[in-house]
Amino acid sequence: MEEDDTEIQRRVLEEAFGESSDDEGPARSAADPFLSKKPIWESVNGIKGLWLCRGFLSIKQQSLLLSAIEREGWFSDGSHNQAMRFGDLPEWATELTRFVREAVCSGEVSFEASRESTFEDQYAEETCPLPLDLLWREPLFDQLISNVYEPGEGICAHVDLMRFEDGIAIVSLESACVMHFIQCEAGDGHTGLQGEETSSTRIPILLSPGSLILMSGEARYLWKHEINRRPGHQLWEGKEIGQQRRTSVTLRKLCKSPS
Ligand SMILES: O=C(O)CCC(=O)C(=O)O
Ligand SMILES: [Fe+2]
Repeated sequence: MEEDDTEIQRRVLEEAFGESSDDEGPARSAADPFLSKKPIWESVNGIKGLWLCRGFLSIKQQSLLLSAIEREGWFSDGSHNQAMRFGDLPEWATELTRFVREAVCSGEVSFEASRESTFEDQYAEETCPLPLDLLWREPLFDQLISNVYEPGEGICAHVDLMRFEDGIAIVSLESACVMHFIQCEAGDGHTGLQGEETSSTRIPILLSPGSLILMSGEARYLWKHEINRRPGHQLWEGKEIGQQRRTSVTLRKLCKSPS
């Protein structure tokens, strides 16, 4: 008997991220992605379009993803700490993309405790971690960057280049870190505002291993993001987070060229 599509998809997911696991973590079972626990999406107070899914990948899925990255050999000689792919992504990245879409579709939204969820909220566009026109574009992502950071290394405050469309995903692996979101100020070239006074609000987000953040709209265009892993800067709840190696996978979509 021929395998049906569901069976083939199940096997591909299993190969990419492992079978339904008995390990901890709220991530969905790869073997039966639609019947397992729901991913929880947290909105970030004050930053429209920024969503965090802490338990996106289970521990087992994280280690399978790290092995897939390692098998690419991008970082094996130690001389590179960043790899980029455009167009046809490796199969594991295509599966990761599918996981992102699935997590958005099947996830549950949780607003910060300090924010009362109103009746209007239930129907507002902001209740979806990714606007539907972005969620259903094809492909969802066609560019990936994997970054490897040794202790002390991070990334300067930036807004991702305008050559990338709206809707950016970052998956974190290995060491946890704090990413700061810094509101763009008038005149720094990112807001399009001129001469208006804006305060440079900084909001820290803890990126734990296996977490996923999605940035769209204001979070993508009107806030910079930064990881400063120099001593004294990785503070969370008053304590400094011990830094080890951190790996991340950023997924984006290139804008169509004008031609
Ligand atoms: O490594 C990360 O978590 C962030 C990477 C990033 O912001 C970028 O490559 O533009
Ligand atoms: Fe970035």
